[in-house]
Amino acid sequence: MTATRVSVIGASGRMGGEVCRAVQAADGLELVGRFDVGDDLGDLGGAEVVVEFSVPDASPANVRHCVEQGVHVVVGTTGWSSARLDELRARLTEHPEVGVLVAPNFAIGAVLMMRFAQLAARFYESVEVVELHHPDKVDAPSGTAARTASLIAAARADAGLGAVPDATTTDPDGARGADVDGVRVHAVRLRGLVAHQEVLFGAEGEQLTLRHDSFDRVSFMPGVLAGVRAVGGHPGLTVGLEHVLDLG
Ligand SMILES: NC(=O)C1=CN([C@@H]2O[C@H](COP(=O)(O)OP(=O)(O)OC[C@H]3O[C@@H](n4cnc5c(N)ncnc54)[C@H](OP(=O)(O)O)[C@@H]3O)[C@@H](O)[C@H]2O)C=CC1
Ligand SMILES: O=C(O)C1=N[C@H](C(=O)O)C[C@H](O)C1
Repeated sequence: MTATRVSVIGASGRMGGEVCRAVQAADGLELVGRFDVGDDLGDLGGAEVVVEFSVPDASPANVRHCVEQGVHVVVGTTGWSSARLDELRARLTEHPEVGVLVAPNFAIGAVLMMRFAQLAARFYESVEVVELHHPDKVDAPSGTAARTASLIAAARADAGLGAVPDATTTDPDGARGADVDGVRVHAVRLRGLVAHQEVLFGAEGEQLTLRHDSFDRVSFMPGVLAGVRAVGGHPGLTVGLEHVLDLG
């Protein structure tokens, strides 16, 4: 059986470097290209699948280039707003054979945490999300936290829950965090951390805390490799690793 040819965009970065090592060590995959800022993406090194971990402002153009080359893409970069996703979905209709998987988090535990949060959401009056990351991260809140909050908000709406209770009327410095679809999200940046998140659910007399920790970027690799192996079989746009893991 011939190996699947894989290229990495953002290959000099923290995640891109880890992905290059994981692809080189994986059965049935061959690393054929490493691209970073300023490189001509050209024919993407002859790749069949590209893994894209760059920066939010660059990711849409990189993905567009891959799609126009007819190459499947696994995207881990954050910043994929619904407007950006809609534009990508529309572009993919012109390339119906191409699959793009966009996932805010490739750690299996983080995907499960999001699913558990969705399940728990309807039972609790209060909920807040706290994401904690290394201080070199450029975006806040994290893509994972934003998606978690949106999923919780949708589950609350489906269950007919109203607004989360909060008597705050004075908060000039944003101490209550970001408001993502009505769910408060707090971002911590601390040297020594990698990627962590807590979802706090509260009801009268009880609290449920869901927590996930990525202590090392190797935690993202099984999910990335699963995405690389699956994306060609999922034409069009897929958002979230849960669909590849059969949790969708
Ligand atoms: N989905 C997931 O599971 C995960 C997602 N992420 C996300 O992945 C992204 C990358 O994170 P991380 O690896 O830590 O970041 P890094 O800053 O370490 O890596 C990003 C790399 O992309 C390069 N880059 C900048 N612009 C371009 C461009 N136009 N084309 C190609 N490459 C470019 C950067 O170069 P330079 O430094 O010279 O600018 C850098 O080498 C972030 O959005 C992060 O949130 C991170 C971990 C897990
Ligand atoms: O920048 C990071 O490090 C991470 N980014 C992703 C996010 O914003 O959710 C995934 C993970 O949290 C690590």
